[in-house]
Amino acid sequence: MAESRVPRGLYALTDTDLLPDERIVDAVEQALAGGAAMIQYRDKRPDRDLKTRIATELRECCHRYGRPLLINDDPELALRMGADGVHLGLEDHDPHEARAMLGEDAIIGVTCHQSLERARALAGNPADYVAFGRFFPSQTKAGPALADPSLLSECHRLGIPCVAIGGITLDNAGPLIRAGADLIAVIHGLFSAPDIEARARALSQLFATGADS
Ligand SMILES: Cc1ncc(COP(=O)(O)OP(=O)(O)O)c(N)n1
Ligand SMILES: Cc1nc(C(=O)O)sc1CCOP(=O)(O)O
Ligand SMILES: [Mg+2]
Repeated sequence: MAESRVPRGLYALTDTDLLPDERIVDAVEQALAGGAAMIQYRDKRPDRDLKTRIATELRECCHRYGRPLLINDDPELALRMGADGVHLGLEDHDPHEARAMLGEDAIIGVTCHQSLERARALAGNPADYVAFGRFFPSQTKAGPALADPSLLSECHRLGIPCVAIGGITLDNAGPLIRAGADLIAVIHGLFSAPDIEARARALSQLFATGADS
């Protein structure tokens, strides 16, 4: 596989219920200190100015650690505050349009749920990574867990980084990494921890140890 601008490891997604505005930057900094490879700012609220301010602070924090910050759903916000990319689901902006807006250097990730066909159609152009899920019931986003780890091994043949998401914890992440996940995207299993830095370190370590433990 050609060198990717998408790192391997823990992909930490923020959440407005778990992380109030006054805590979010500190919590993300703890995740980065523990080794998080990439951060996604996920905020469904409509307040544009507030989100621009928070996203700008997160970008500065991520860049101090040399890690990319992606914005969920909103390429305009990503463009406005100079994020490293966006994550787009099926109901979001067209990823080809996002590529045209953000340029070749941006990281564009797409949700594929259980669809290898969608992953094949978008891999490489315009998507830099494809995300499958949910693998387990999620406390953050309700819905059936329909994704099977075999998707991750199949995805490897596409030559593009693949992300696993949905209900991932320290206890259940190992088989997903062994099946081929390049990143595990985690909200509750990370940001509900009493010590976020230690949890990020333990989740990141799974990639180094081959997820045997
Ligand atoms: C890495 C990653 N994978 C999947 C999603 C989900 O995107 P989407 O289906 O658009 O749902 P929302 O997150 O917008 O509620 C994601 N955000 N990140
Ligand atoms: C944002 C999101 N997307 C999903 C999908 O299946 O596409 S699952 C999910 C929530 C992930 O949070 P947690 O780690 O707390 O389960
Ligand atoms: Mg979305």
